[in-house]
Amino acid sequence: MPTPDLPYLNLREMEAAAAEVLSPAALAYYAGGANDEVTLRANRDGYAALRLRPRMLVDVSAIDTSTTVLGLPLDFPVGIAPCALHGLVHPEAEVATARAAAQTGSVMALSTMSHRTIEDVAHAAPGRLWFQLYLYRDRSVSRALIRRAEAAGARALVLTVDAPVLGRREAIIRTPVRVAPGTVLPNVGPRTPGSEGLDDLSYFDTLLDPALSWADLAWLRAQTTLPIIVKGLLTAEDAALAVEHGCHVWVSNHGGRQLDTAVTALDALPEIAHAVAGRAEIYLDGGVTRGTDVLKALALGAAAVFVARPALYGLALAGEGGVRHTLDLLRDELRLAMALCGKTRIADLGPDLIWRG
Ligand SMILES: Cc1cc2nc3c(=O)[nH]c(=O)nc-3n(C[C@H](O)[C@H](O)[C@H](O)COP(=O)(O)O)c2cc1C
Ligand SMILES: CCCCCCC(=O)C(=O)O
Repeated sequence: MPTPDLPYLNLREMEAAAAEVLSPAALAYYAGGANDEVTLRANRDGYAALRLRPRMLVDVSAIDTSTTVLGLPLDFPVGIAPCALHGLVHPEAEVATARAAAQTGSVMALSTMSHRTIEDVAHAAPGRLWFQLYLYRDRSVSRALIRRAEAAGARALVLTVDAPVLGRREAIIRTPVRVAPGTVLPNVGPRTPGSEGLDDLSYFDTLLDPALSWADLAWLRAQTTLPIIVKGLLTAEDAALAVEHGCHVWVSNHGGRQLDTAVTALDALPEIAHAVAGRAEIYLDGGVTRGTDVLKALALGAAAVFVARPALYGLALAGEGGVRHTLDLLRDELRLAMALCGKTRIADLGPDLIWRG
């Protein structure tokens, strides 16, 4: 059950409440998308536009939302997507988020751009951590991060490929995001925030490698035996290449923060599922705020979905308990949606659930 002392009935209410407590810069950074935010809106609207075909007269007295991702048992198929800078809104930052993921039987993908160390976060969510990589121009820095993630017990690496350069996020051009002076971002290296005359995101941008290509994926594959998930794919062609490189696929448009007017993950999913054809696992994110959204993504071929902003809003409102509330709401809504669709197990969710018009 959702945390009783939090009054929010759904993720939209949490978003509205978080907007009241976030600083203008944190709100611009978290909530904003790229350019005209067409993709940001479409991510959410796409779920509402897709209609369900429920089956009746099925015994739904017992619903099982459990599943596995990369062999890891999950209580329900929702994880936390990598998000930079949890410390903008809560002193425990990624550690609080990780605890909530562990307590709900979920999984968390920790961003390279975190406030807390890989080791601290792994300790908070034993066995339930993936590590997201932005590849640095200086590969020795990335190699060291991979070794630390392995040693800390991360179960997979998530390579983000849709941000070779930073998207044009006009909200943060107006209200730049800055980490507090003196803050050490453990995976970014020592610096004095603002000393380069850049806002913090533009500074991150200078560290990352815009020349990233499929050859680098082969390099990464050779660096580790951990499963690699390529995050930010939107086409069958790229998904097939990822699988050929021995990787899993994360369908995402980066929450509408990179290429505006890019296709939504939900719309891209069918062609990607067709191309992958069961050879790898597929995950998805972007705009998920309801149990029915989770159900639709799974019906179209995702093994699990991930949420970013909803987790950050929970963190901003009530720390660890707030993130738990976000995840509990999604789990309970998914269970209800499954019952009303006449489906009792995750394995039963398939394309027959989606109305084609
Ligand atoms: C504030 C914020 C920070 C993010 N930081 C990262 C990051 O460090 N690495 C990454 O791969 N994706 C990052 N993302 C993208 C998310 O992982 C995810 O793809 C997207 O936000 C999902 O959409 P949702 O916010 O609608 O759930 C970030 C998103 C937000 C909102
Ligand atoms: C591409 C430069 C850094 C981005 C850091 C965090 C992120 O992914 C985001 O969406 O914000």
